[in-house]
Order: sequence, then C-alpha cells, then structure tokens
Amino acid sequence: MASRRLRAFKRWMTSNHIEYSDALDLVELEDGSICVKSNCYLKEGDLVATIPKQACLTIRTSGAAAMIEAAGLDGCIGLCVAVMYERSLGSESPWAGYLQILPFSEPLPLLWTLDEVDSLLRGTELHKVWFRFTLLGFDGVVVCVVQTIKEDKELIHEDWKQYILPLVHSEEFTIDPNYFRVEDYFAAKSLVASRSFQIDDYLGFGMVPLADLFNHKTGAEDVHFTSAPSLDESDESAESVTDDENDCNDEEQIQTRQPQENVSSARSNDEGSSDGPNSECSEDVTGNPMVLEMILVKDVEAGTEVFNTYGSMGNAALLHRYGFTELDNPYDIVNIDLDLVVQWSSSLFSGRHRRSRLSLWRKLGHAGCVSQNSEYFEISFDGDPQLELLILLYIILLSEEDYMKLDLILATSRNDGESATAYLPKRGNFLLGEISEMSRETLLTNSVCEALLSLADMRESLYGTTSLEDDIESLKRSNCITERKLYHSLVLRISERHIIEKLRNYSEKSSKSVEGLHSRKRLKS
Ligand SMILES: C[S@@+](CC[C@H](N)C(=O)[O-])C[C@H]1O[C@@H](n2cnc3c(N)ncnc32)[C@H](O)[C@@H]1O
Repeated sequence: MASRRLRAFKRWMTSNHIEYSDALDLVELEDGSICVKSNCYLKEGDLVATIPKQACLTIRTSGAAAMIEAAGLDGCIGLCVAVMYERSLGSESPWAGYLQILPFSEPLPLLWTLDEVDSLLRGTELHKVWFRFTLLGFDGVVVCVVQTIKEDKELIHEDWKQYILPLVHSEEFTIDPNYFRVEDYFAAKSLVASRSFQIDDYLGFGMVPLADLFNHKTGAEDVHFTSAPSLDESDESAESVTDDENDCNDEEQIQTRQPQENVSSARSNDEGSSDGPNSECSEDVTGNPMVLEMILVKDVEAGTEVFNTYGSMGNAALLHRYGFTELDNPYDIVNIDLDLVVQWSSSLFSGRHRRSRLSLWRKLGHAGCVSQNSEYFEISFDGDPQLELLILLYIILLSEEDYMKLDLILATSRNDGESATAYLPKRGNFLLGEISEMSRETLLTNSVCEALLSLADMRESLYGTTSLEDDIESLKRSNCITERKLYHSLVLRISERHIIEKLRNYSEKSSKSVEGLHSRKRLKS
C-alpha cells in the first residue's frame, strides 16, 4: 500500500502527464527514502516512463524564472534559487506534489559538521590532509586538516551572501526569507548535486521528477534516461548534471580523485564521465523532443530493484556527491601524494639528493596527476601503483654514479641531439626511451618495493590509530540506515585500506620475484 505522500506524488504525476509503466512500483523504505522495483519480468528496450520536459523544475520553468534572470543567476546557483523558491510557495507551487517526496537535504559530507568530517573521514580521499613542507627540507610537522570541505563550506556560505541575500533584501522581489536561509541553500545544493539532470540546451539542467527516484548501481544499471534532440539541437541527450559548463558548485573543489581513464573528480568532464543520476547518450524511442524517456537497457527480473547509473566513480566521489558508497566498488582508488613521497625520501636522503632526483624525473618528462595544486599518484583498485610513481622511486634510489651518468647523458643528448644510451646504467636505459608497462618489471627493484611498502605504511597511518580490522568490526556493528554517515565513511575507509593492503601484497610479490630472478641468475653463472 503506497504511503500518503507517494499517492500524492502519483496524482501529481498524472496531472503533469508523467507516464510510467504499471510494471514499476515506487517503494518507500523505512528511512523514508524511495526506490523503484519491478513487479513483473521486463524486457530490454522497454520504454518504462515518459516525462514531459515542462514537468521538470528548471530555472526557466520555475516561477522564479524572471527573478533568476533579473539577478543574472544561472547554473547551479540559479537552480538552487528555483528549488528554494518553489519550496517557499508550499502547496501553491506547481511542483508541490513532487517537492513533498524529496528529503529536505541529502546527507552529503558538505552538510556534515566539521567534527564529523574530521572524525569520520580522517585519512580518506575526501579528507585532504596537508603536510607542511618546504622545498629545502621537510620539517615533520602536520599542520592543517579538513582543508577542502571546510573551504568549500565557506565558499558556499560566501555564494549565499553574494547571490542569495541580495534577493532576500531586494525590494524588487517578494520572497519569503524563511526559505532562503543559508541552511536552505545548503540543502538545495545537496539536492541539485545528487538528483538533477541535464535536460537540453534550452532548459539546461533541472530536477526531473520520477527519473530521480532510481537508485544507483555501479556498472550494473537497468535503465537509461534519454532525451530526444530538441528542434534546435542536433544531438543532445540527457546528460550529467555537473559537467564543467554547468559550473555546479564550489563544493566540487573537494578532491575526489579518480582513475584518469575512468572519470573522476567531480570537475571532470571527460567523455564517459557522468556526474549525475544520469544516462548515457542514446536515441529515444518516440523521437518526441518535448519528453524525456526511461528505457530499459537489460531484462529485469520480477520483484527486483530497477537501477540507474550515476556514472563510473569510486566511493570517495560517490560519497562526496551523493552521500553513499558501495561495497567492492571497482572504481575505487587510493592516491599517494607527491608530498608523501617527499616525506619518505627525506627520511633517507638529504634535501639536495631529493631535489636533484625530482628534477631529473621532471626533466625526463614525468609528472604525477595534478588536482588543485597538489600532485599525486594513483593506486588502482587492484593495488597497482601508477607507473610514474615507480619511475620516481627508481630515480630517487639510483646510485649516485648511475644518477650522474643519467644526468650527463640527458644534458649531452640535449646538446648534440644524439642519444648516448651506451653510457647509461644498464637498468636505466629505458628511462630515456619510451616508458611502457613493460618497464614495470625493470623498475621493481628490491629497494623500490621496500619504498612502496614504506609509502603504504605512511598512507595507512593517515587513518589514525584504528586498524583495518577495527574498521571492519565497526562496519559490521553499524546500521546503514540509522548511522548512515558512520556506515558510509567506514565503507570508504575500508575500501581504501583494502587497496593499500593490495599495494603491500603487490610490493612483496614483486620483491620476491626480483629475488627469484637474482638467485636464478646466480645459479646460472
Ligand atoms: C537520485 S536520488 C535516488 C532516489 C532516492 N533513493 C530517494 O529516496 O528519492 C539519489 C540519492 O539516493 C540515494 N542512493 C542512490 N543510490 C544509492 C545506493 N546504491 N545506495 C544507497 N543510497 C543510494 C542517495 O542518498 C542519493 O543521494
């Protein structure tokens, strides 16, 4: 039996010409959230819902359209104003039946207290910890925590002051200030971040009733959301919410660094990246440019949940953007900051040594991934370190003699344009040539493997004193509904720590195979 608010939503959908298949059930869960289930076997290609674009809440369809335009607002801020404005109208809003099924806000880390961020996300990719370094020498002092989420909160607060408060104080517009408080703005931001879709060029992105009730499943979605090309567009499908052009939010400053080839930070607009409850671009069935459609992309068993995909992203990005995580998410990664490598090398070598090796690494054309002024290396879900990290460690660990030769050769080959690889240290030849995955084996000397183990320990120590086993035990005891923040932050910590564990295994295995190779060579000779 549908709850009262679901019945009201269904009536609202009918009066707004939103149609959906009888085979779909909207199910309200005990925490008040909603998911979509099938009540019979469904076939791939079935059209399961059509949503007129006019039923979507956007900056153009909202009653606040004139105010938003007059204030020169657009993008995410404009849509937040539209959401707050329609909420302020209560039952008078044309979207009242839709708005009443939305939560006030999504529990994104951006809305957590700084204490919660600091205690629950410590060490994770969402909790950027900066170490104080100088290029002349690491002084060993950890000075600053909760950098990015705190900064983002401040930026959003600034936006509110700069763009929303003037609307409240303006004599030109009559709006109810009780719905435009800073907490209302944060709440609207969380809804826009987690449940808006790109509709088309004219309407931009907006809140799409019904489509935003489908939950996400990584790499296993059942349904796609599509938009027929509108008359003035040639090839536009419903797309992700926060591509760069939408410039959705400053909160995206938070580092949710992901594998280069698989989407990534919330700022990414790589192809294939999809940062919203979203769809892949595909042609719609009816070709009607005025409607959005939901089409099944695979057969769905009766009685199972029907999932959409919000894109291929790791748990840090999922938690940051949507407030949840998934166990065993194959898009998870852990990053090792260049700063951590510098810290490790400072414990073994002089500042001069470190600077010269880093400089040689750069002269050879290498770099880490860069995001918001920090450089880092990725450790994949399987625990494989980024090749660039191996090269850097290899160069830092080269003997002084080999380093001098390499440096000299680099200078000479630059001067006369000729390669002098004959003079290179035997194992270092490839450093001047093309570095490929083939080079991995050569790079994995015993000392590089040891360095990886040290880096794994250093990265692990950022999580504080609780062990991985403690975290696993806490996860077993935590309730994903009543202790949502704790539960999802534990999943994030555990998934990252598993990757660090895999990095250790990788290093130990590689070190053993190097030893095996040496003993075979010794036996041969
Ligand atoms: C587009 S809405 C999906 C519908 C939502 N469940 C509702 O009650 O309206 C996105 C939000 O749903 C929740 N969600 C989506 N997929 C989820 C998943 N796989 N696990 C947990 N929560 C999920 C998150 O709170 C997310 O911010």
